[in-house]
Amino acid sequence: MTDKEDTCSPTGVLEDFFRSSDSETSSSKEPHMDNDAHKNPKSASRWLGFVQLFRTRSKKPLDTVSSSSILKLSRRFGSLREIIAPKFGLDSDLYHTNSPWKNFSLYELQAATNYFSHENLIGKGGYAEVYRGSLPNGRLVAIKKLTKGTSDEMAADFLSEIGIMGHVNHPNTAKLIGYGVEGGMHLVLELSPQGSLASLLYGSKEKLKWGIRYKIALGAARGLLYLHEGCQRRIIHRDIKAANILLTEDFEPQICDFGLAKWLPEQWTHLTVAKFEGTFGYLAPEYLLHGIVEEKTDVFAFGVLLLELVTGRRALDYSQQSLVLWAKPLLKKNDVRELADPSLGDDFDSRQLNLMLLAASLCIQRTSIRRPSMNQVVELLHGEFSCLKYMKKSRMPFYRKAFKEELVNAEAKPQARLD
Ligand SMILES: Nc1ncnc2c1ncn2[C@@H]1O[C@H](COP(=O)(O)OP(=O)(O)OP(=O)(O)O)[C@@H](O)[C@H]1O
Repeated sequence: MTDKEDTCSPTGVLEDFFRSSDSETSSSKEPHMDNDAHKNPKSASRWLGFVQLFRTRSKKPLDTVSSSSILKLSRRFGSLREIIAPKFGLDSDLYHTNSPWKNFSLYELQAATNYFSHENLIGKGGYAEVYRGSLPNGRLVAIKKLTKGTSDEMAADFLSEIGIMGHVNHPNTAKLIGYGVEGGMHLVLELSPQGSLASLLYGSKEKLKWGIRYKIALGAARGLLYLHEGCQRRIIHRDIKAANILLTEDFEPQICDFGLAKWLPEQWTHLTVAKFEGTFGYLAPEYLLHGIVEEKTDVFAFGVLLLELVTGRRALDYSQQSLVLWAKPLLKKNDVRELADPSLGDDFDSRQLNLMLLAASLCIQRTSIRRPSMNQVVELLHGEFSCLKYMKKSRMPFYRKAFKEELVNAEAKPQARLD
């Protein structure tokens, strides 16, 4: 299937959902449904109108999609939270807990960031600038201001991030606080005080300690497992990388940047996208060659992330050398000495490091069906070998040696699970 109908982007799914919701409401055959759209049938078509207008406007050049026109739309159709959150109706926690998405005025955003001053610029991605901010109540926030891309890309990014971040709720995913549409499109997120994993791995003099690297690997794996299996819809992130792993004060990782994320309908095996997006160095072969998107494309990228954590090397270095290509022969030989980040010295837990290398080797396999699911990755990182049969197929003699005892025990268990 292709994404022509766009039923896999949050925007597309929202439209689809509201369209069907509109007809359900008008037929009024389902009195038991109790979300707000049914109490207020107008809200669904209002939001549909919002999305349509947003899209129509966003086809014009960027300067004509002025934030004031978006602001007008937002005023006309109501606050995003009031419309989206009840309409999503998918995550009851989100709806019932007080996680309001505040609609920030430009003045409030300027006041929080000292007029988006350079000193407050804490990150720059391909599409956005991110500023540290402080709200009047003292709460620290990160304000992501969309700056680049065509107007279509900006609108898609904005809606995708709002749609997905408002829907996910897990300790290992970034938290949305609000948004602002005056003077540009802004997302207001909880601040991750330690910045991104990329900034710590590559931009800091102080080397990341082993225990923290392992903690990040486990937490990021849990976050990704949640996106794949723990939400009401399967979410494929599509841009897992060190720059998109934020760290809380105590180095708990949080997956961020849902601008490219897709929802995958339950019955679909995969989605084929025509437009190439993502980050070189993390792209699975089937995505590069055929545009295939599914959980295993994220698993591949996660394998690269594990290699970055172990080796301290970038997914693509300055000479464009691929970490995967560099690491593969060393992984085959289980050359731990060569693979481990030299800055760690002997200061690492070799069992944990071997587990991370084993998981990485499985994740970066060329053939997607050979890669483990994120559930299996989490198990492996914990040192559980219940997916032993799967590993046996992967012909990994050196790891079989490294984990001989565990493998013998796991083999004795009849309930070993397969992918
Ligand atoms: N909540 C946050 N707290 C602290 N820093 C953040 C936060 N959100 C983003 N950043 C910083 O800003 C950088 C860019 O953010 P983000 O990846 O969301 O932007 P982007 O333009 O969408 O990136 P990409 O090029 O990957 O699409 C991050 O790598 C991180 O360093």
